[in-house]
Amino acid sequence: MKEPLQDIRRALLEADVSLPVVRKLVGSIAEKAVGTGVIRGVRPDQQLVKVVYDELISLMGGQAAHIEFSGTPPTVILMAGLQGVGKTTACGKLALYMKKKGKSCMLVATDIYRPAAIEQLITLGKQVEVPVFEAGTELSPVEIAKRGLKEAKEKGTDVLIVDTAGRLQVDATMMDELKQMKKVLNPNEVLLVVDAMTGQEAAALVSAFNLEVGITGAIMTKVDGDSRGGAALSVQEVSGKPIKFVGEGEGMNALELFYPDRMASRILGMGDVLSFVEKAQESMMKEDAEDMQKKIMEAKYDFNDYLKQLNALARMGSMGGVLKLIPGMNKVTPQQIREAERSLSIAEAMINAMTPEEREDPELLAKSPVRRKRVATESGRTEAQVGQLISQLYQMRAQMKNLAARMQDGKMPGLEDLEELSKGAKLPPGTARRKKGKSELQKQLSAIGNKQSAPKGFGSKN
Ligand SMILES: Nc1nc2c(ncn2[C@@H]2O[C@H](COP(=O)(O)OP(=O)(O)OP(=O)(O)O)[C@@H](O)[C@H]2O)c(=O)[nH]1
Repeated sequence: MKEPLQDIRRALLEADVSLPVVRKLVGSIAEKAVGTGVIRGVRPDQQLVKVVYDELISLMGGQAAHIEFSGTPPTVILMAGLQGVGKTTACGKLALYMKKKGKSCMLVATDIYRPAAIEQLITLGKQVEVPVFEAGTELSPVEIAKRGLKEAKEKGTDVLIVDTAGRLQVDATMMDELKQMKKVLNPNEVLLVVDAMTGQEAAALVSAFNLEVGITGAIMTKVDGDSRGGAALSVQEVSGKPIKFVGEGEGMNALELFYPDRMASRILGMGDVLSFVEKAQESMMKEDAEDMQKKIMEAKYDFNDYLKQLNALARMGSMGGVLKLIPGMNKVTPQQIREAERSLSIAEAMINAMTPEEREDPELLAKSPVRRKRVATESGRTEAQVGQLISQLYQMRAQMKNLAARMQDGKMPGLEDLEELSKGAKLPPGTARRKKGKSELQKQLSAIGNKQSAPKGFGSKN
């Protein structure tokens, strides 16, 4: 586990997760990973990534956290954060979000130090068609907030969102102001707006706001940028409060609930491996795998197994999805993927047209042109294609024997073998089966098999 744990450590640090959090995480992961049952069809190091992923999700609160609405309106949301993090934008986005939820909403502009900020909120309010309460720059922010609340109560507004002044850095005046506002507003939510690009400094920032003012959650903005989002872990870690929303762009629609699983996969930057492991978990039933292993050993692989395998692939997503999940396969062209998908469905149609006996005993078809013709007619394919499918099955049986021999030598078949086998379904209509040289797809698949030791296929012991 040493090497994969190093990779994970690196991924976390690159994602700007703070060092103490990384240390803690890697320690607890090492503990958890030992004794975790190994899933068939998945490499242990890939499975380790999944353990980390699950741990990250639980560190970020597990589930999406929602806004706490007040029993008696208005629900008051006080927004806090440094200058330029996207606080005012987030106010507009949140107002639109509430509107879409069927809640009436009002915004309050209290940034008396920057008239431009008040103007910005008024513009955003117009854009999302939500009224903005403002009182110029003469009154104190606390007084404006008080009046805004009064007006919201009078109008029976459901949600009141109070924008506040930011500073370039954490400073005492800003904190005092926020504390006073909190006192007069008694808000249901105090949401700290954090820029995802803040990186490791997020920990200190969140900690300061939480200690001074007390927050109920955070909104992480600019996750559409380059940052890998490690700051998200710090928020929960230092404050124990969840991120409730993420901002994913400048537009008013670009606000989403925060889903810890999405962020975890972003932080790890190993999304492909993760989805592969998850899909393999779902679709590669243990029994199926054991059954298949037995068949491989006995070289009794028949059309039923073939179909089962096709279905397993289908359950793992479309062929395109599966291919893309294999590290390094991103270069496969959409046309190649479409071809592979079509070939799979052609083979499936032919197998479905076979009788149960024919599926179990391919000899019956091999010997009888009448049977082959019937299968061709029923599946809407040519006799030549049925013939090709049958010889593919025999080829696969031969490969199975090789595999069995390799397994007895202690070598486990890999996903590349699964792919190689699934190519039994690769029957471009009317074309000769034996092409000179390998197709691009085949070349890529075997290149990956050699270079990257792709995930183990079913039938492997580990
Ligand atoms: N790409 C991207 N840009 C964002 C996002 N949220 C805000 N911005 C941009 O970030 C800049 C600053 O946003 P503001 O909302 O003005 O920041 P603020 O925190 O209110 O700043 P002050 O009013 O100065 O306190 C603006 O140009 C926004 O368009 C986001 O989620 N993604």
